[in-house]
Amino acid sequence: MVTPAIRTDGLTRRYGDEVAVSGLDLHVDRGAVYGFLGPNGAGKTTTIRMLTTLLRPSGGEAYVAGADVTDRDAVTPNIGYLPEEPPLFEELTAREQVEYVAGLRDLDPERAGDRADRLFDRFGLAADADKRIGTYSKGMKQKAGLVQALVHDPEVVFLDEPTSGLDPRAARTVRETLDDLAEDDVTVFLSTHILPVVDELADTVGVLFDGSLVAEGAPEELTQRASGGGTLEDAFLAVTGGDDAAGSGDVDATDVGVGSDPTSGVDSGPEADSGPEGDSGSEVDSGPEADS
Ligand SMILES: Nc1ncnc2c1ncn2[C@@H]1O[C@H](COP(=O)(O)OP(=O)(O)OP(=O)(O)O)[C@@H](O)[C@H]1O
Repeated sequence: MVTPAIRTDGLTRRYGDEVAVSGLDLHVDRGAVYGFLGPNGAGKTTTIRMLTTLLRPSGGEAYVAGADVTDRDAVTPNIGYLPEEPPLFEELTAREQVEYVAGLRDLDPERAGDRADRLFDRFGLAADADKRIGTYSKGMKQKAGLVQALVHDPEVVFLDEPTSGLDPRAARTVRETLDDLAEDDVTVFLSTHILPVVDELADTVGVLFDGSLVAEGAPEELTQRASGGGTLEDAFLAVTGGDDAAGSGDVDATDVGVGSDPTSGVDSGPEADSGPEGDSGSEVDSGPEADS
């Protein structure tokens, strides 16, 4: 059996008494684009931070590219992560930044340099790659962050709002790149509020609400089941409690849910209480990808 790119089993994260992610069961095939949706505060970033080893789960299990997320050294060589705010040193040029990250990852400098050049070209950043990041626009920083996330040719990439701040042409380049990555069997885990991007790219969409997965399926399946053929936005609103924009076939969230009771499993993790945030040992060492 082929190992899935991402598998979680009852993955749970608490911040003190608050359950941010609750008994999450995910299965993402290799080479798939998984669109991870949910309203503000649903637990998307918390999930991604657990999957990228930056935050220790309070309960349950998670494996990324076959490695346990509690084993940071086994996971990080195989993943790339573009957080909402890419961790970049403003005083470096994009090329220096990528060289720095390639060095931390122990990559062969020449190969990493070639790959970075191709990525700079691809994202239209080649002419500015030797300018200081401090002079970049938000979109240029986003592109530099993407190059940094992809320079080691990862098996699984996690992207939090990758097209935010990009002009339409750059956003299209990013969408095309994600498509190309999936063609190359790279798995893309994409969190965004821009639903047309998910609709266009994702093979599977998962909708997180209040820490639980309340719907999952192909975009067209979700829209069909939730809104009788409306838009993904209609489906999203239907399963996350909004009803004003849901289409004529508006249905209860359970009709498109992942189980008979999508809010069950509030406490499925083995740990009773992970303690308050900031507890020593609660946060995993953030390493080069977390903060600049
Ligand atoms: N460091 C923290 N300490 C305490 N609570 C936190 C912390 N980080 C997140 N939370 C809480 O966990 C819940 C999930 O937050 P998270 O950032 O994962 O949501 P999100 O789906 O990524 O939201 P958004 O779409 O707004 O980025 C929220 O209630 C948030 O307040």
